[in-house]
Amino acid sequence: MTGVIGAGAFGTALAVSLALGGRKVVLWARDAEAVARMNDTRENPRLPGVTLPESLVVTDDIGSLSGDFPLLLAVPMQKLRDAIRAHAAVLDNRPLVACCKGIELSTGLGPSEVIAEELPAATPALLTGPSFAADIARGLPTALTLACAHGPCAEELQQALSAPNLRLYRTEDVTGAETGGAMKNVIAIACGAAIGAGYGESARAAVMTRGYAEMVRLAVSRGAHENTLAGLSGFGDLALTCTSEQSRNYRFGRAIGEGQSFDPSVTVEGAATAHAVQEASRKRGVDMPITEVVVALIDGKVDMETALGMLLSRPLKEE
Ligand SMILES: NC(=O)c1ccc[n+]([C@@H]2O[C@H](COP(=O)([O-])OP(=O)(O)OC[C@H]3O[C@@H](n4cnc5c(N)ncnc54)[C@H](O)[C@@H]3O)[C@@H](O)[C@H]2O)c1
Ligand SMILES: O=P(O)(O)OC[C@H](O)CO
Repeated sequence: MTGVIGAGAFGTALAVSLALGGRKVVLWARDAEAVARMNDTRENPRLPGVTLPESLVVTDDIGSLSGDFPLLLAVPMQKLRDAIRAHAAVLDNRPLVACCKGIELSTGLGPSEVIAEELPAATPALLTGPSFAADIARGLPTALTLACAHGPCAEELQQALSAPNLRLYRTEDVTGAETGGAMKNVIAIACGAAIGAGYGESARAAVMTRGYAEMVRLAVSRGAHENTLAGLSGFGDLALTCTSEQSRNYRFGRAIGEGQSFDPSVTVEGAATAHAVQEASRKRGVDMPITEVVVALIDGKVDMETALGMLLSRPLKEE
């Protein structure tokens, strides 16, 4: 059995995919009315056009997740700690797989570190990599990274969370996987801004590549293996998020580049994470010029022309 906490787009897509693959899945949401609607219509408005399989149990009863089976935590990064605290009794002492991508603004910690801090007896893991909820829920083929520092548990989770359309690779480098997932959103905002401002595809490729260099520098400074960033959780997700109109982070950046507003109710993980990364990188002395520019743009401190100048006027250096 698998439990999913958070019935947003991603939690629901994973629940659908695992249920269609023949697993017993319970999807928990905090909003009783939303749960009643989903049970009535067998649809989730966050995943339009996707029918929830009859075998998928949707509930607001947290007690139904009691046990020692793995739980997927599919809430936004900045809400992860609240969600863990609210249900600590049910979540403790079992595998907890964070599905969020980001760095906590108040602490500079990644998802597995937040889990470890709140529930030292739990086994933290991470499910990350290039994947749009809508693609997963439609049964399209997707490859993801399952990261867990505890080898045998990583293998068990890899088996338990694979599905016919979900191919999972595993790694014990949780820090690398979570830094890649967090940073790709920041760089996607920069790429969206470049395209929105009309700077062109060559500029986007430059931002992606130099953004990848920032991602690697930050990850290594946090203790990750450089190679991990070349995998699905780093390069793979960067490639998807920086080039697809489906990405909320990319579209948020594009709106900045176009001088347009963006719906504040949409989950844009890279916005808070850019601020968290800026603070962490300054403390560690890691040079992250694209992240600095993204923060300045989000905060309205610079316009696009100034932002471009900040990057192009840097001293010339070896690649
Ligand atoms: N949508 C995607 O394509 C996708 C793909 C991969 C990873 N992710 C990651 O998954 C995470 C969630 O994104 P999403 O797309 O599902 O967002 P979403 O905005 O669709 O849904 C977030 C859900 O979390 C719930 N939630 C918020 N705070 C909560 C709390 N304290 N307790 C319980 N539930 C709470 C909300 O009610 C909502 O249902 C993000 O970190 C995102 O980066 C999303
Ligand atoms: O829509 P985004 O930008 O949150 O991206 C979704 C996934 O993280 C892509 O892998």
